[in-house]
Amino acid sequence: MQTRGNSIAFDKVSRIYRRAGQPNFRAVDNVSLTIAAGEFVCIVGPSGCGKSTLMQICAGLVTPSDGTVLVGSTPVTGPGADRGVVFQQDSVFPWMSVIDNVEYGLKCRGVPARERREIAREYLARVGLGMVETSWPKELSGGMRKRVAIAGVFANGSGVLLLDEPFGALDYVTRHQLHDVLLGLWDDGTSSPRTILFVTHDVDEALTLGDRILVMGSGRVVDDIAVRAARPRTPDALLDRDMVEIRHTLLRHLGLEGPRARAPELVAAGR
Ligand SMILES: Nc1ncnc2c1ncn2[C@@H]1O[C@H](COP(=O)(O)OP(=O)(O)OP(=O)(O)O)[C@@H](O)[C@H]1O
Repeated sequence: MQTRGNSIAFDKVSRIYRRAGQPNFRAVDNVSLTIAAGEFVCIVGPSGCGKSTLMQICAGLVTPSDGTVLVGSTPVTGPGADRGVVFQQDSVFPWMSVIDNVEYGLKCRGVPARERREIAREYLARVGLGMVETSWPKELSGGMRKRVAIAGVFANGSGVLLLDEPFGALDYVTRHQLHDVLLGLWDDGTSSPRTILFVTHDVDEALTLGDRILVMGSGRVVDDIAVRAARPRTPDALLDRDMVEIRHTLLRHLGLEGPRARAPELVAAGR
């Protein structure tokens, strides 16, 4: 199935939460941002800075207090098949077999049984799970369940994929394997890539995956960094001078480098 990515445009988007007895809180604060069709954009930032809220606004799961989001030329007014979502928690239905999970979105859109089975099989094969299509999710490892979820969102043909820390709970090796799976599906050389927004806490994951890394802080986008390194980006590629510089910039934004990250006795001594 050929699916093209869609652009995303956030225009002055805010989300205010009212909390009893406290001032209103701006989880997302006046964000304006354009993401080109087919871009792979990672979002990093400290815990609580608004990353998930921004993603959920784009997914149509949270309504903005102000502003608008366009996917292509269509305003976001709620969830839709044009946007596929995978979160950190298991994004599969435990009561459905693996292949039924992958077919689910297609079934909801009324794709005929034979066609959707063919598409689901294709994507299961592409994520390396062709042999377990009749298994139940509980029979799979966490990494395999993630593959099922990813096969499902790609099979459903969404032009925009919103992935919120999808690999956060996985071990190092599985995470790297899934990077390859995801990048292979994203840019398979047969059609223009889908657009991906990917939230991560892992700076190296952002450097490995993104064309562009957005840094959020206190509800705003505080930096927007292009990553021009060629793909595939092996661990060695991350040692390249430009990549090391970007990593330093990201770590500084996260408060892990600079005065705050130094040992207090060194800071006190002015070193
Ligand atoms: N429904 C809600 N009601 C009140 N406050 C909320 C609600 N949802 C989120 N918030 C607050 O908005 C802020 C941003 O939350 P969000 O989940 O977007 O952050 P995040 O950057 O994704 O954090 P993390 O990296 O820890 O997942 C947090 O301070 C959170 O407590």
